[in-house]
Amino acid sequence: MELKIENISKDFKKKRAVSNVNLSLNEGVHALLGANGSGKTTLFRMLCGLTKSESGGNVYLDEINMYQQYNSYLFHLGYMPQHFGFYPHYTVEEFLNYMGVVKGLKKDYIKQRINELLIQLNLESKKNSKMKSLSGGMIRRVGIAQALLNNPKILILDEPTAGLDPKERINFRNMISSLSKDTIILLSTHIVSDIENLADDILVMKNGEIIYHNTEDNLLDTMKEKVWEITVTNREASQLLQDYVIVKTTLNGDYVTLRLLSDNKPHEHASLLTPSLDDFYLYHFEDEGEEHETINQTRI
Ligand SMILES: Nc1ncnc2c1ncn2[C@@H]1O[C@H](COP(=O)(O)OP(=O)(O)OP(=O)(O)O)[C@@H](O)[C@H]1O
Repeated sequence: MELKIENISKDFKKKRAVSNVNLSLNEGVHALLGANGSGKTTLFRMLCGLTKSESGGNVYLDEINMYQQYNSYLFHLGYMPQHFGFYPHYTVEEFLNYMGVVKGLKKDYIKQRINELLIQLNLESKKNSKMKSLSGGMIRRVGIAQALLNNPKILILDEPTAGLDPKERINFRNMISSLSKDTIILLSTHIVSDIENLADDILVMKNGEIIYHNTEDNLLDTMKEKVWEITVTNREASQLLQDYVIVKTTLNGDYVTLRLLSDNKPHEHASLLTPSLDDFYLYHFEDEGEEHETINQTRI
């Protein structure tokens, strides 16, 4: 299977939200990383036919042209929007049933599929709970379930891990891994660690453009000899904080251990560390770091 995206773009007034995107994606997990406003949601909406491309262009699932054979394309698509609407008074089962009907699925199939998905997403005990009574993480899981109702060939998940607790994150990883063998999965996230060792390839979006598309190992290779650790006094640390991108600080009494990014050895006692995706992200998006969840937690 191939999802082929040919030269699609979207402008909002003077703002270019998606710029000439060309991609070819096969079965597997494709993670889309980017700061707030980089164009991820707009690109996903375009791949769902909800936002039109202004540069012409095309989207194909194998031989199906999304623009010309939209219903056939939709038949193979599962989408979880970043903020999905639901009727608060519906129970989880009623909501999923409603979504199945909207997708044009058969009654018996919907029933069987809902039961499978409630087990898979650990929502069985919430089957008869009203949507309005669910936590943010549970609502996310219902959102993933509705996207999977039609057993899609393309699964698009916009920020699927937002609001999930650590256990739910592990379940999510396992579920995505098991689906990835025969599904083209595109997911966006701000939480870089959620895609580590999960995504087959990583797409990095900045100002509407895909600026990197590569495997995690190849992206990390570009960070070799750029990630350093050093333990210094508080006073020296203050200076280094001004001069370098700091990924993490750990206090040890009168000393501070810094994980920092630099093209050159920043200090005679600095030693090299193995790069992580967080390092890669910060190196390229340092100016947009305030919007990056993991970094906010570790920076001082
Ligand atoms: N309906 C709209 N009208 C005007 N501008 C829009 C609209 N939707 C998106 N934009 C703009 O397009 C750009 C890309 O937005 P988009 O929501 O696609 O980014 P994003 O990467 O998904 O961000 P986030 O991570 O915050 O969801 C932003 O500058 C945004 O303000």
